[in-house]
Amino acid sequence: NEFANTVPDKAYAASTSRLMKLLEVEDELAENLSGYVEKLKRKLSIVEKSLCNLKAKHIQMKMDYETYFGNPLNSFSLIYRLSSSWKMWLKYTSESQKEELEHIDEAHRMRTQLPTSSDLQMASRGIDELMAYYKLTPEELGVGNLSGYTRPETALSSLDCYALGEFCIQIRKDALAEAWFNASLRLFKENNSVYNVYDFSRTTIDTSWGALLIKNNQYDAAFNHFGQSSLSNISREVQNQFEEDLGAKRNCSAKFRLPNHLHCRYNSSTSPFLHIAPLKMEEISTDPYMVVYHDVIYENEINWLLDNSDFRTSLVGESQISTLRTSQDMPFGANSGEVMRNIEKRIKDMTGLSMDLSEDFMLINYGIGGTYKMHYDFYVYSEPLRFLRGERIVTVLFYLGDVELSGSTVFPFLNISITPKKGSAVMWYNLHNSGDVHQKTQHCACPVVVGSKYVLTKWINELHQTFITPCMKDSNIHS
Ligand SMILES: O=C(O)CCC(=O)C(=O)O
Ligand SMILES: [Fe+2]
Repeated sequence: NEFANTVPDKAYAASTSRLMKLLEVEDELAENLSGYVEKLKRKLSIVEKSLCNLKAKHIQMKMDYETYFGNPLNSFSLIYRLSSSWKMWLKYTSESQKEELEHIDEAHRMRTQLPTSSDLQMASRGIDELMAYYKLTPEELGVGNLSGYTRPETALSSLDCYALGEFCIQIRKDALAEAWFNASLRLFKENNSVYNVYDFSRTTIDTSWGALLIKNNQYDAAFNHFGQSSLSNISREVQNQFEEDLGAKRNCSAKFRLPNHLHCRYNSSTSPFLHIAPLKMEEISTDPYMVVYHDVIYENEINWLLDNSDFRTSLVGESQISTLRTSQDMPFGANSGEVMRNIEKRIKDMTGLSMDLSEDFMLINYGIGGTYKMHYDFYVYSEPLRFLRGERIVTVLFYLGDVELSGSTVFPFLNISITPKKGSAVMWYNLHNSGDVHQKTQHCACPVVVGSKYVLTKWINELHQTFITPCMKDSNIHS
């Protein structure tokens, strides 16, 4: 492999006698660190004492400040404190800092004696050889068990196991890498407080592990490692693979069966109007809640929308053509005519939600090969609209026509694929009841193979729903 010919700088891992040298180096480092600790401790006790003094004076002062300042010695003391002693105090802090920094500088100087990354490669390779020869597993090594010779005090740490996992990825032993990450995660759960000073957390392990699973096309397993942290921690390259493979390639041609415990019925309850004109409704998921309505937008409405449209290419910012969406769109306000008002009223009936503060309708038209790649409908956290209107709680997506081939809307984490059917609409919740974003709502519009696809979307925002939506305590549950 690519490391086989690299000669480690210090060759610390090459023999045990070289390792003795390293022990001396670590001794020196420890001594330096304990000097640093002593200085910090002394400083801490001085700072604490001064603060205590200051607070005591203030209590005395506030109890009866007239009497206090009636005494000229007290007045003098206050003036002196703030004019002269405060300056001395500042001088002390910066001088003591200089002394502390000497220890840090010394630690930096000692870096030349430390093992380098090629030493680490060599040591990792040593462990790997050992495992191969004696059939040892990460679980065994993790607890300090070398072929039955067990020394708990030599158990590896979570960070050690993680590093060995990363090494295994480099030497293309993916299954072994997973076993190391597994051991790392278990050890991390047992004892994570020691990692506060390092840039190492559960997310570090999950990110590497998840990226490895994506590389091996194990998308569902990978998803377990991302959860709330989304995919933003992994490299763009791996994210692209994930999105393309999972969304466009795998799921756009997959035929999902709808779960059979769900059912079709007439919705006559979300609003009083539905008692006399119920809507045909097909439940397709309960978590997140998702239903398809049939015959819910009418021929004349569809014609009006298409007659009044003036499509623009979807842009990012001012001028950049989006690569996320290859479509054209046009916004429609609810006040742009009777048709829009009627549709909005119907959405109120379908969802039971308030349309105050919701964004405009968006009419979208895809051409051949037109897609909307994997995305969430909820905002990115910094989105200013989120503060204005609240998060996008519900999406309603009307299909204004059939598409001859493909062009379905796919939710890979729910195994749901919806084929556009003229007059139908799909509605789903983007948030958990707690208000947290629901990661399983990630979806895409598959490329249109033959035909053209028209959809009308309405994103309903959270802010004015306070007295409408149920308030349930399920935060931290992200199934
Ligand atoms: O066109 C589709 O099938 C999906 C559209 C969509 O996801 C969106 O507009 O947010
Ligand atoms: Fe969407």
